[in-house]
Amino acid sequence: MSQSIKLKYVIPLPHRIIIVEPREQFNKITSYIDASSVYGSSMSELDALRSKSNGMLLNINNRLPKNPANNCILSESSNSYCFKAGDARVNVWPGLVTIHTIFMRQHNLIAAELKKLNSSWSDEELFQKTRKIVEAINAHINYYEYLPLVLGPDQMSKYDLNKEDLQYDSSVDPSIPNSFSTAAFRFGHLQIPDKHCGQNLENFYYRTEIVIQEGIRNNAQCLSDEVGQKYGSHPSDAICNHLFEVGPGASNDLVALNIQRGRDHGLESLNGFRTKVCNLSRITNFTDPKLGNSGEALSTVYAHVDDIELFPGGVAEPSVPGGIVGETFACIIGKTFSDLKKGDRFHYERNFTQDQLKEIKKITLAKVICDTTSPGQIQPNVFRATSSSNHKTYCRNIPGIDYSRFA
Ligand code: HEM
Repeated sequence: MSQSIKLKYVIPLPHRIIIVEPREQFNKITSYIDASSVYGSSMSELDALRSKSNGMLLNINNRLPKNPANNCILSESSNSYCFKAGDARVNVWPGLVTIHTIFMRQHNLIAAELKKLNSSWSDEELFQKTRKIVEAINAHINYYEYLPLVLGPDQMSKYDLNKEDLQYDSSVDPSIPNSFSTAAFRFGHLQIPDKHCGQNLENFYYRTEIVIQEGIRNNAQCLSDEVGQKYGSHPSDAICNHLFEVGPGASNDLVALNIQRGRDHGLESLNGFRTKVCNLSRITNFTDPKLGNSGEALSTVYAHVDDIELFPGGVAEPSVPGGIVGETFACIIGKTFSDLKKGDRFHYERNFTQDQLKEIKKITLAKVICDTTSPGQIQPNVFRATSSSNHKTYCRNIPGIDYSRFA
């Protein structure tokens, strides 16, 4: 599904008629918030991740299993390897390896708990029940911890995102709009910091051996202590000048890729989305405060405000109250997550008993990090917007799930 505008041209040629439509892109992964990053998006991916014993996922000493399709940068002397997870991007940088590992471990911890409570359950029963809980944990963190920080309270209510008792609506299309994946949800690129664990981020791309050397626990601590780049400031050097660098000057620029991908996928302009999709007013000139402080810079590259493209224009908009993104991205992201909730028959809030749901709703990302890295010690400080916000929580103070409710 795309929100790029569909036009159909019929071009008569002397001997034939060619119908030309704008290209549409396929999504290679499931659109649902279903932890496909843990389980993959196809049966064959899932098969390659399951241990087929006691409901567990494959692992090597609690690390992710080896990926035979090797796309990592590995030094010959090390015994490191490329990891396999539900999403092919797992090896891009240690943050992803860490989160993927944490969720694989979370699955295995829950499967072990359920096995203790139900020794007669088969591998299949244990696996499916565990998967359902992990999917719910994943969705709960997304909807109740992460999204409110991105969208702020007004947009959360505007799109029914904090309503727990929404009914399934079969008329809602839960697929991902092009505007979401190709522009709006890439807002996160502007939050990528220059450093990870005190070192330049570019030193880490595809270098899984660093994660193996430093350990998941250390990486998890770095991730939870780090503060993202302030949204609205210049994107970090690590993604503009050193992305996937293979030699001096031989690197990518993620912001340029985002803009180019928008053209490649035929996205409407910023004003097009504001007026035709989001019911927002049209930006009429480059001094409009809706372009934040970027109007002048945008006027040097665009002849007219209607030419401003969705990604560069969207990130220029000032943040919505209490959120991170501007109003156009808030509209696209809010609507997409709302559709994903309403249009998913298996959305977790409709698929557990009230008692079970109460248990799921205790979970936080901090708790998942605690249980899968170093119980009782680490101080997860996740989802901080600025260095001044202080939400330090000790693992021992975070309540856990009572799995007997699921047995
Ligand atoms: C170190 C961190 C990250 C790196 C190196 C990275 C890199 C990339 C790259 C290379 C692409 C493909 C660009 C293209 O060719 O069109 C991409 C796509 C994307 N990124 Fe990131 N990214 C990072 C973090 C993030 C974050 C934090 C978010 C959102 C919160 C995000 C959201 C997306 C989205 C939605 C896409 C499009 C996926 C698709 O539909 O194909 N990324 N990223």
